Amino acid sequence: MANRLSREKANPALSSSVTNVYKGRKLTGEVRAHGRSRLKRDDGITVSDEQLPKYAGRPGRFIACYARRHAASHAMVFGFVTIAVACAVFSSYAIRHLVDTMNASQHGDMLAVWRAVAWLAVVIAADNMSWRVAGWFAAKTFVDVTGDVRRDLFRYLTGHSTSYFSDRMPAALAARISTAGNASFTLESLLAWNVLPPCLNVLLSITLMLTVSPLMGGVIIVLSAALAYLMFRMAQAGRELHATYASDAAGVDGEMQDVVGNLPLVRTFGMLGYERRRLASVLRTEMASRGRSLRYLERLRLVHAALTAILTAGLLVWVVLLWRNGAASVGDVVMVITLGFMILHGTRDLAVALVEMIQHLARLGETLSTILLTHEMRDQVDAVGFRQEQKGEVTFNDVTFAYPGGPNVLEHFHLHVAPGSRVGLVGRSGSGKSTVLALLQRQRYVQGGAVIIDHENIGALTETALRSCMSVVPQEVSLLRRSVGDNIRYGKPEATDDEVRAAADAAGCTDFIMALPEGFATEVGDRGVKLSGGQRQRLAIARAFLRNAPILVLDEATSALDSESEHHVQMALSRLMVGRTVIAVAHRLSTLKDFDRIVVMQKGRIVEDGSPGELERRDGPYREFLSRQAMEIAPI
Ligand SMILES: Nc1ncnc2c1ncn2[C@@H]1O[C@H](COP(=O)(O)OP(=O)(O)OP(=O)(O)O)[C@@H](O)[C@H]1O
Repeated sequence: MANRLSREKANPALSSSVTNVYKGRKLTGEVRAHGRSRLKRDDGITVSDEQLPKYAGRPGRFIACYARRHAASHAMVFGFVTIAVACAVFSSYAIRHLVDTMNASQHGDMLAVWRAVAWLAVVIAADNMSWRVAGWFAAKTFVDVTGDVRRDLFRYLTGHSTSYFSDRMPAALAARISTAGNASFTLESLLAWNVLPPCLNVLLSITLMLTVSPLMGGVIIVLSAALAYLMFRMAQAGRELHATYASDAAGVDGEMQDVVGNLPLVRTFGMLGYERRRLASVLRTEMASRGRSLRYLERLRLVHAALTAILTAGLLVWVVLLWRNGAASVGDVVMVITLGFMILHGTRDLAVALVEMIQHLARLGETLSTILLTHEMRDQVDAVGFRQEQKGEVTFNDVTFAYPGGPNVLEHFHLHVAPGSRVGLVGRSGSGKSTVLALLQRQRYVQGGAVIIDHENIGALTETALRSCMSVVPQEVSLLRRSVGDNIRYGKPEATDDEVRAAADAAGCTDFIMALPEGFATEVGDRGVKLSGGQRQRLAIARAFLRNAPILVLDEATSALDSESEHHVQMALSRLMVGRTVIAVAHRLSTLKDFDRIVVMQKGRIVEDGSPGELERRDGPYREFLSRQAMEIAPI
């Protein structure tokens, strides 16, 4: 409680006297303009994180699962497509009826002829209108599915651990989510407009054909089934080619994003020409695999076209022979010719659409296999929040940890940090300081022992509880490409404008923010490029003021700054540290001089532990570090 009170005292963003801080000054509304997030509290989960991994590499089942969530509207789309196709097929029946009626009446019974005309007109109208109704429903239904897919994949992707992202290109992963959304839309559209209609066409056409000649119908059924099987097997055999193309295409996206994201570096080293040549080579590989994939499809279409042409020619000869023998009317001949073409076109369209679907399924499959890997870190099923008031007590109890495939970085590591105390971690590069901070933030799990915060093992805490108890000010501050106000508010989304302004004041940001073209509403640019390192650092401190967490983690917070910026940031940090437990890694030892304790690490072990004064007097590694740094900064 005492801690909280002192934190609040030191943190104007929290005190109820914000109005006094501003002495009644009327706020400009700049903060409000880009204001508080009024996002709906709608997580909109369609498929849970537990269910999603089982769809890795199973794109067909994945899409089917999402389509089922909109079963009624999908039924409307496919129902009206079915009606439209049925009408199209029956129009050939109606044409036969009209031809035969005209033949029979020979200008006598015009009423029967007009009735046949009316039937044909109604069937054609129903055909056209049904397509439009299906299109209307699809415009909402298929788009809804893309929304569900992208929202779930984004949620799942962002649940991966830090190490998942460090092994991959984050921007390319985001692009893959868009690819998945587009693929789901294309697949559903292909199914509705390019696969279902020819399937129905062929089936209904064969059914009508059976009415003319059961034998002819039977033969066509057998031949169509054989053709479909052949096409399917050929399409299956080309899957590898399409999958290679999908992975090469994703690789091109990744390469381009990597270079564009690092353009300043590329320019600094004069490597633009090299990168362009490198991309050209990656593109050549992708184009070659795309060419192989498409040529395979063309071969498949060629086989299909040849076979269906032979089949249709045989059909025509057969029905003409039937007519010559008096077994078929002129109308029958017309109908069989129409249906024959429908079957020909139907199976050809089907083959093309199926092959296209296979390509898109391959792209979606590639994305799902990448994103839907099982989360390495996830809340335990019985994860809890803090059961007591958070004071900020931190204990590393007998912790052992190694990076995958590496030796132990920490072995039986013990560290107790009392609530409200300030501890600085120092040591040579590679001694394990950053690893201690990573374990405290649960970026990785310990292999032995436990990290305990306020009597709770952090492994058993919910992500929300863990994040709410600490603020982190790193060396490289991350800012979103949003306004200054929005970036500060990230520490507490529900913060009022007054709280945001007060936090900015406390962090010493207000002067430079007000000098920006649009004050708090100024957009900070990609990752905050429009601000200096020191300004970004102070925004991070303002964010931490708003968060008001009992534990403050400083990871080389001032290392990259010049001495003037460091002075401003140090002042802001001093205010932020009041009443909090602080664990800081710092190379510049002067930044730790007011700390309660310094812990010196060597090869994952604590080799010295005491107040800065004590360690300075003791002949040990800390004094050695101090004298080395004193020499480094001594005037020549
Ligand atoms: N992601 C990683 N994968 C594998 N090994 C790692 C990883 N990060 C750190 N290590 C190894 O763990 C050991 C401790 O590294 P750590 O970054 O914790 O040291 P540090 O004291 O913070 O160093 P520095 O002061 O240079 O940041 C080193 O041997 C390092 O090579």
